[in-house]
Amino acid sequence: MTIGGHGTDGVERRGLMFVLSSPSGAGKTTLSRMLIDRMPGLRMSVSATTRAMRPGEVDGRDYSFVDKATFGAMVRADQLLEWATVFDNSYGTPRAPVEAALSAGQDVLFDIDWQGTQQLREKARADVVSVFILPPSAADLEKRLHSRAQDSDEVIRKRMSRASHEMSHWAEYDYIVINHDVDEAFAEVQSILKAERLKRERQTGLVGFVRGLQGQLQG
Ligand SMILES: Nc1ncnc2c1ncn2[C@@H]1O[C@H](COP(=O)(O)OP(=O)(O)OP(=O)(O)O)[C@@H](O)[C@H]1O
Ligand SMILES: Nc1nc2c(ncn2[C@@H]2O[C@H](COP(=O)(O)O)[C@@H](O)[C@H]2O)c(=O)[nH]1
Repeated sequence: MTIGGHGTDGVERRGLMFVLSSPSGAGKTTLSRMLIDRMPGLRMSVSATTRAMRPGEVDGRDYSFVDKATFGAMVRADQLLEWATVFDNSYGTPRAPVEAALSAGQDVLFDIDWQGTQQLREKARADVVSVFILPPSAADLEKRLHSRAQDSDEVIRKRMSRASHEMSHWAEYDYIVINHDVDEAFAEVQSILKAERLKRERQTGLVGFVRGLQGQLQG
């Protein structure tokens, strides 16, 4: 995996891969949009999927909507960084845009499930920061899936029945955020990203920066 560096306050830094996972409806998409709007230097990874487009979704913005044959060809050509079957559909992360963004010094945000997170971690452990979003209660989760008003009752039933299994992977994540209030959850996720950007080992330009400071002190 190609990881580029870039300056934050003049100091070179390794880009990071910021992953949000949760049971369906807990709020990943909502929090991802807020992060992209409010955090400079962060780019969304747009997944490819064989799932049908929901009302309001835009091809190329929310997902690249592809048929099963195209998805299979992408897997065989090794164009996906990770991929998984979720709720009977295939989902995967196109490799090239992620590598290009990291090389250009951007951080990349992923809204992917636990299977994809495991695969990213195997490929780039040191550069992956993972956050699992929990709903405050099962009733809230169901209410949110209904209030989104984009899936049939049958799809919602299936997603609720998978929620417990999805949640069983919570302990594989670096951070856990309970999404009671969306603004509070956003503030927590934002704090995680800000702190992770400041990790010493990610600030590859620190040696030079500190030497420069020392030079100024001696001069
Ligand atoms: N804290 C919150 N309180 C109330 N409603 C919320 C909260 N966070 C998100 N929602 C709403 O819940 C619904 C589901 O949220 P969202 O689509 O972000 O979930 P998701 O985790 O991305 O789901 P999926 O995995 O199915 O894509 C949306 O209608 C969203 O506006
Ligand atoms: N492993 C991957 N999981 C992905 C990817 N893109 C989305 N997802 C996850 O799928 C479910 C369902 O999403 P929905 O949009 O149909 O509600 C959700 O958990 C997503 O996080 C991906 O590229 N890889």
